Amino acid sequence: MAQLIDGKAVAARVRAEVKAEVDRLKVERGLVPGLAVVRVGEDPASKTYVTGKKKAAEEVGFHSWEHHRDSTVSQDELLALVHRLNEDPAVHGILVQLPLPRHIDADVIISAVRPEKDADGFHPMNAGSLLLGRAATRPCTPLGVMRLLEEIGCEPSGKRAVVVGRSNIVGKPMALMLLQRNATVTVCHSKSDLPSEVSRADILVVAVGVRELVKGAWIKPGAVVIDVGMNRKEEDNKLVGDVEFAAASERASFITPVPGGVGPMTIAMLIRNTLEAAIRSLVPSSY
Ligand SMILES: Nc1nc(=O)c2c([nH]1)NC[C@@H]1CN(c3ccc(C(=O)N[C@@H](CCC(=O)O)C(=O)O)cc3)C=[N+]21
Repeated sequence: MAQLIDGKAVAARVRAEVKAEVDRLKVERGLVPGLAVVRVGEDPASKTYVTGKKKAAEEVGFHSWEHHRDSTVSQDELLALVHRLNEDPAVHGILVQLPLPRHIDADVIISAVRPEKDADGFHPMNAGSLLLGRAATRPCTPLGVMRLLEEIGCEPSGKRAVVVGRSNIVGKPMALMLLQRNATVTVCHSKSDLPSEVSRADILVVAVGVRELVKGAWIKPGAVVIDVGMNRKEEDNKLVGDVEFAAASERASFITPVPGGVGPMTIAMLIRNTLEAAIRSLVPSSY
């Protein structure tokens, strides 16, 4: 039976590390990190996530602000808000909660966030820096996955890593981070022969958003399985991942549960990214 990877516990530890640094920054530099979250419309899931992010920010001693706009807000109004947050010295991290309404071009909004304040690591400058192997703010979810691998003593170097999903926010940056750590990386998508690719994975990361897409029988015995999927079951409103959890647990060496795996790590890494942005703001030339 696979060992469970307790993302909730690791995330709590990451937040505690951040809190200790925040306390020190306050005393030594008089600096309080600030996170501004922008939310548009009334998507209930977004509301829950944003509440979780604000709660985590406050718990570690950040200033945090939620800027909520009606779903009818214009792109220009949203841009003006982002520009104002860019200029606000108390704001070190900016997060624009996705998805945005259809009449707003998310790429334009994300590109408007100053790269130094891009807490999500979604700005093209940060994405490009990651690609080039330079210092960058990296996307929170894959960053959280790398931390979970570290926690279980899983060294990617020389291993076959298979990433299922090629989104800009999880799959692609995940593949780049594993590559940076010298894994042999395969990226799968809807045209891939999934059973055969998955069966070769020593490290498997699945981020598609299709309930139980990856069957337990495909998993290589001893593999480390990271399930980024979060699918709400209509029957009972419970969360399930992209991996057939029970069957995969019989073959994997380690596996993340859903919930309680990657999700809490995403928020913890957002908090980390904001702390790092605040520290960088003390040395303007450091970015
Ligand atoms: N600009 C932007 N940045 C994001 O990081 C971002 C976003 N937009 N839009 C939506 C997604 C989703 N996301 C989650 C974060 C934490 C949990 C999380 O903590 N999940 C808990 C369970 C939550 C529950 O029970 O509903 C868990 O997996 O244990 C889930 C989802 C961040 N996102």
